[in-house]
Amino acid sequence: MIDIQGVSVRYGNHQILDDISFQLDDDEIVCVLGPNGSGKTTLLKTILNLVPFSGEILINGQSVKKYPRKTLAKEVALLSQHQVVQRGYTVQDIVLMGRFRYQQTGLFNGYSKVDFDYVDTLLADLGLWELKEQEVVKLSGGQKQLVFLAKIMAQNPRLLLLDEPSNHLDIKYQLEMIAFLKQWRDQRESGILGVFHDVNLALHLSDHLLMLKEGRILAKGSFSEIGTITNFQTLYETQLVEYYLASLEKWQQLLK
Ligand SMILES: Nc1ncnc2c1ncn2[C@@H]1O[C@H](COP(=O)(O)OP(=O)(O)OP(=O)(O)O)[C@@H](O)[C@H]1O
Repeated sequence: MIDIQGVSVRYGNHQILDDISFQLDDDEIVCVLGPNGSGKTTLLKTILNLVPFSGEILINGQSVKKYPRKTLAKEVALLSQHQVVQRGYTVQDIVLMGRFRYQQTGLFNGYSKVDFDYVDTLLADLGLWELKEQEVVKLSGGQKQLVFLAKIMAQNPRLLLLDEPSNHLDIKYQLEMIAFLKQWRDQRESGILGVFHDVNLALHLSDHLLMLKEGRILAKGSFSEIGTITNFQTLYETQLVEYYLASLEKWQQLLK
């Protein structure tokens, strides 16, 4: 369980997160919605202790600031928006890197059969099997996105932090990814905190939504609790939201 208590982040004089508090259960999926620059990415980075913050973040009762890096990587993994990969690495190479946290301390002696089997299963489940030996720099944006998702899943963390994971994915892959993430949660009871600009996908995936505006929580709850026109209009500062929500309802009916 993640317990975020009064977390604030500043960059210079700029307040990016302001007194954020919420909890995320081990098997809960929360999707964060908010306009550009509202602090969504910063929130994910802060949970991994990559950004200086005030307040407290407890992971299974222990402060994130006290976790050794390697132990933290078994608890929480982040899929960033921007991934850089050098030439020469195959899909299998990149996903195997997610298993690094499971190697014995000291000199790295290579991956075990357990690691290779773990990666093979992930590649098959994510539809990447055919690409296993391909060089990652030569893949499409969507294929790369799935490879990096597989890499963080190879860490076998108890919480996935996903920063706009549906970027670059076509509709088929988006729906398959959502189904895969739900299956992942159901089988492993791992929580997911995902940032989405696509409200429709966020609704489809999440148990709860967290609306973030100017670094503060505007609302948190299920769509039926907080998905009001007023909240969406306040969040995105547009009157057109009424039409958008009407089209969302049609999508939700189709996806049922
Ligand atoms: N390293 C940094 N130094 C200074 N300011 C930063 C830094 N990183 C982010 N910011 C600022 O913090 C604010 C929040 O950024 P953040 O990336 O968290 O927003 P976001 O909600 O994820 O945005 P988007 O939807 O556009 O990805 C922005 O004003 C951004 O300019």
